[in-house]
Amino acid sequence: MKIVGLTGGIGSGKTTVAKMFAEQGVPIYIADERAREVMDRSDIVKRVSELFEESVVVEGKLDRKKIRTLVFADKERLERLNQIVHPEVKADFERFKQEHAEAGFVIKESAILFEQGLDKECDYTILVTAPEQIRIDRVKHRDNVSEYNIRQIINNQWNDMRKKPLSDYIIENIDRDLTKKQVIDIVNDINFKNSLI
Ligand SMILES: CC(C)(COP(=O)(O)OP(=O)(O)OC[C@H]1O[C@@H](n2cnc3c(N)ncnc32)[C@H](O)[C@@H]1O)[C@@H](O)C(=O)NCCC(=O)NCCS
Ligand SMILES: Nc1ncnc2c1ncn2[C@@H]1O[C@H](COP(=O)(O)OP(=O)(O)OP(=O)(O)O)[C@@H](O)[C@H]1O
Repeated sequence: MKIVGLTGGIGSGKTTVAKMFAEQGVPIYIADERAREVMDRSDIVKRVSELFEESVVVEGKLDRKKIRTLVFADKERLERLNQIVHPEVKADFERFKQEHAEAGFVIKESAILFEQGLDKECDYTILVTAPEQIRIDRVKHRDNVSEYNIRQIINNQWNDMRKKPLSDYIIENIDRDLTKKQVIDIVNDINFKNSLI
């Protein structure tokens, strides 16, 4: 089974694109969503809450909006949060791989695939792109957060210029129909490469 990493900056449309792969029958692993589940566990709630002087727990759950404003303004704190969450997500992905051992390939979607060196564990990588202002407008609309907050997150991610040379495929996600066509081409290309092995 091949592992295909799918990444892109905030609001590029990674999750939207991953779901298009799922429509083509490809198993998808969405790291953000799995990280959310991991962070609901009481042992993780406790460890994460210890990173902050102020309370970040509401009714036994982590207050994600509050943590979001705290960590993206403080690289050291973000790194410590990453150190708690990422090993758990890694273990969770190992289980996912075992569940889908029969698949020709699976998609692993992560916002920070290259930043965390996870591309080294992938057979191919796909980068999803869109102009920055479009990405910001999408996220403002989706999450109801300020442009300032979104720009803080962008500052904690690599820019596309750095990611493009490392990517095997690049999907420009502006028009949904054109994006879907690119997804189908990539599925065919990877299946073809797999058939040669
Ligand atoms: C800070 C948190 C609580 C904010 O949660 P919230 O539900 O508000 O937002 P969400 O998880 O959708 O993240 C918002 C955007 O930030 C970006 N982002 C998330 N984590 C990171 C990170 N560690 N580094 C850089 N960008 C990140 C993504 O583009 C994401 O879309 C959450 O992002 C988090 O716990 N991040 C650290 C763990 C992590 O790396 N998760 C993602 C991959 S495993
Ligand atoms: N081609 C498109 N046209 C219009 N809206 C889009 C398009 N692609 C995605 N969107 C919308 O933009 C928003 C962001 O998309 P999505 O959540 O897939 O991005 P993402 O890269 O996974 O974001 P994040 O890094 O925050 O997880 C969503 O509300 C989605 O419905």
